[in-house]
Amino acid sequence: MGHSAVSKAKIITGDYGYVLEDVPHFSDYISNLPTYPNPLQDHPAYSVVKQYFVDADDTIPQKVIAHKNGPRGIHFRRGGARQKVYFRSDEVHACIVTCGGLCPGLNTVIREIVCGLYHMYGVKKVIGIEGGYKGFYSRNTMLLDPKVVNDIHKRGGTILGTSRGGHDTKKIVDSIQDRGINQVYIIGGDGTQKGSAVIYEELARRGLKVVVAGIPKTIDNDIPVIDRSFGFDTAVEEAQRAINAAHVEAESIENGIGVVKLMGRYSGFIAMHATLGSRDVDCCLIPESPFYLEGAGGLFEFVERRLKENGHMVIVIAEGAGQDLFSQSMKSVDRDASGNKLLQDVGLWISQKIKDHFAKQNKMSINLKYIDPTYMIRAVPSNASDNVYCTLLAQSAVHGAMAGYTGFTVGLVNGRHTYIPFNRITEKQHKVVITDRMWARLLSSTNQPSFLSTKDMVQDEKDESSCDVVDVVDDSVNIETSF
Ligand SMILES: Nc1ncnc2c1ncn2[C@@H]1O[C@H](COP(=O)(O)OP(=O)(O)O)[C@@H](O)[C@H]1O
Ligand SMILES: O=P(O)(O)OC[C@H]1O[C@](O)(COP(=O)(O)O)[C@@H](O)[C@@H]1O
Ligand SMILES: [Mg+2]
Repeated sequence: MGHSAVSKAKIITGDYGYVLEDVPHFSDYISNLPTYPNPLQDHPAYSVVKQYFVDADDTIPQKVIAHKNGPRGIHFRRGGARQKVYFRSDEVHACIVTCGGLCPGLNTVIREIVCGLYHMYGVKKVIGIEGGYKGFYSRNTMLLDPKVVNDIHKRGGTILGTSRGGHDTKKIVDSIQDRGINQVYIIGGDGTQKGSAVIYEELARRGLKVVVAGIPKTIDNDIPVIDRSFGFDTAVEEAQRAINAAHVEAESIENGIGVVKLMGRYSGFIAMHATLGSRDVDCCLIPESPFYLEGAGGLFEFVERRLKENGHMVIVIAEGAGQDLFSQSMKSVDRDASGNKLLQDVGLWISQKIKDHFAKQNKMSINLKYIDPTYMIRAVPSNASDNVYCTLLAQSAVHGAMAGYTGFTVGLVNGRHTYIPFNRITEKQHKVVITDRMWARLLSSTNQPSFLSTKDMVQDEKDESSCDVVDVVDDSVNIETSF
């Protein structure tokens, strides 16, 4: 298989509009590789499970809502252990790297990859690459075994360290080849998975039997296709503490306003879910929903009304919201080492605007408290439910790697573990669809203005149907489509 075939999407079609967006496998570009029985068949815990191994033909539909005469649609390969593996246990030399921003659960994923390799497959050679992608060629490695990782899931952050920028494909692939690594586990967000895709392509171009397996990480939940990203649940829970504090402060003083800024560069999922989870929030502002301050239907009018009604209010604002309102005057946009736009502090800005508005009006004096918990919601260890989720993602990655799949990201799709090709994860950003049910639930729970005219909504629908940047789904976090 040549280079062009390696980078081409692997699409398999079947009857009634069935489409499998498959992931690459060693056998696509290396012939006559030996296979071995999966050691799990003799494992005291797993050998008793009826049908533990996943059927080679099992696939998972991307959309579970079906219509009588509709096509069967897109499917992904089901994750899980296979009957045959492409590595002997003593042949595996695995490495793990974490890249991009922090997220609760990184250490749990690291722990469970190490323990999965050791305990399920008898693999003894696992190393950690320190400091993200650039660590491949500029840092020493760290030996990882079940003892070293035993209690790391109780700590926030990543024991391996992380970084932005520094992705040099040639240097990274040279380092993998020189060290004799044959399984590369890469934990990171959209940027990281773009990097993983080019690493996979270069390894395959060199004809190397090296797995590249991605574990998607994002606090913002902005990765498409998957039900939700690990750590999101924990972050939303942690955000409640800031919202509670804002609410306590606001309701304890006359015309109290609590403003909380939460993470969410391009997607407002954290703000939306934290708002829905709290019920103390009067207004939630996210990047996907443009808003305005002055005049009828504007934010100031709503704040005034809510203060008159309740005597206090809480505003949650995602960091990427309203950027267009106050960055118009800025000539250039600063970017971080990975090329992500550096945002202005919208929380401070909006707090000042509200204060100025009421000072100018001289009708009502307000007491505004601004709470900015930013890094606190992502630097915490993952909660119990995220720990279980991280464990299953890590094990799914290990099973896929042992089975010879490569160039894939693991992910939960409609509650099932799947292997998803990198291009599906990186081609779009998952965003809150403001004309969808979940945002409607939020608007009805806060009773805030939608800031949209009917004309805007029609335009919005048109934009969504023609837009290839936004991942338009049935509901705003896939896992809740059954509501
Ligand atoms: N288009 C790209 N191609 C290759 N590597 C990339 C690309 N975008 C980002 N990266 C690398 O991925 C890593 C993490 O990216 P970043 O955007 O900071 O975080 P995240 O993966 O969480 O989105 C960085 O080391 C960066 O250099
Ligand atoms: O860690 P930094 O560079 O300060 O970046 C902060 C950004 O990281 C995020 O947590 C998401 O980053 P990732 O894309 O790396 O997951 C954003 O919500 C936030 O804007
Ligand atoms: Mg990112």
